[in-house]
Amino acid sequence: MLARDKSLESYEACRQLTAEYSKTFYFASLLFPMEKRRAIWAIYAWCRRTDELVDSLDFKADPRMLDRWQERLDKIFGGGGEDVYDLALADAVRNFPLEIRPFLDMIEGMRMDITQDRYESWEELHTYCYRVAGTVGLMSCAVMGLVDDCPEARRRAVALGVAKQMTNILRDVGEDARRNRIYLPLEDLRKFDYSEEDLFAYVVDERWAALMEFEIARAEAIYLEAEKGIPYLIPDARWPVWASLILYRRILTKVRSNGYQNFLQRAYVPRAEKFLLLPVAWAKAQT
Ligand SMILES: CC(C)=CCC/C(C)=C/CC/C(C)=C/CC/C(C)=C/[C@@H]1[C@@H](COP(=O)(O)OP(=O)(O)O)[C@]1(C)CC/C=C(\C)CC/C=C(\C)CCC=C(C)C
Ligand SMILES: Nc1ncnc2c1ncn2[C@@H]1O[C@H](COP(=O)(O)OP(=O)(O)OP(=O)(O)O)[C@@H](O)[C@H]1O
Ligand SMILES: [Mn+2]
Repeated sequence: MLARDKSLESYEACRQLTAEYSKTFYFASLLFPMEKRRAIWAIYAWCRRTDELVDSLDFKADPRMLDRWQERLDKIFGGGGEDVYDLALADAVRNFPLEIRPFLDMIEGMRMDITQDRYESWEELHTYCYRVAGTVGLMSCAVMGLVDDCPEARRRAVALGVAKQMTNILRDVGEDARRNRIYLPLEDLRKFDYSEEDLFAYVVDERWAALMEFEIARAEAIYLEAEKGIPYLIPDARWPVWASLILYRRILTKVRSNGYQNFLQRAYVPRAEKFLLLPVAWAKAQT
């Protein structure tokens, strides 16, 4: 155990980082009991910083940064760390059965982001989604706790991450295009006779609408797979996970109601609507 003061200070830094970067996750984290809540902030801080490592450097990203980050991760799992965020995660690793594999896989996902700006198939995109987001599902399970830690529960936890990442991709097509990135599988673009040039010209027409509906349906189906995993979670985790699922899935509805104008407009769920959805999540968690 870390000296108590040091540990509190480390978790406080993670709490602040989570609150600053993500309203939805911060909000959902508050529905957990304190020990789990703090571990989630520590994981969030590590994931966010991993993501920033490639996002901020963009094309000029140096893969050696990730090698260095990976060595640092080994230190964390060895009980140490280089700053307060590392130390908080090291403490969470001591308190919960976190495995290093998902963390390594996420770093691998960030490596993909450096080397790749197009995805040919859904299979390829799925690998990316597992690495950058499905892994968060596995990390979360270790903290939240499963009543039955079976392969099906883990598969469904991964599914929730993948569905959220797909949602993120559909919300951020414009932002990604401006960084010369297309996450939508090129095989799907062809299926709807929509070209890369169309995408860079922000063409919103019936082909784009059909492509969006196809991907929204794919994400919705994965959310349904994920829902069936929630009963495997220890009861106190069900409400927050339902809440995060419902709130994030709602973004898909917004993409649609914005008339698929996701190139220059960011689909989001207004705060009041988030609150209204909380009791819905609570009710779901009771059944
Ligand atoms: C309360 C709760 C659900 C906690 C998990 C919070 C946590 C540790 C999140 C880490 C998120 C993160 C920073 C990941 C780095 C890569 C990344 C950016 C992934 C995307 C997240 C969306 O973030 P955001 O909208 O803020 O993105 P912008 O930067 O604003 O564009 C992702 C879409 C992935 C998120 C994936 C999850 C939270 C996994 C969910 C799965 C579970 C909680 C498992 C539940 C268990 C069962 C059995 C169903
Ligand atoms: N302090 C910050 N510095 C840089 N980027 C930030 C900061 N805070 C938030 N962002 C980014 O600004 C964008 C705007 O936030 P967004 O609309 O996604 O809301 P959010 O707080 O992330 O809520 P949600 O969790 O629902 O996505 C996000 O991409 C987020 O990562
Ligand atoms: Mn966000």
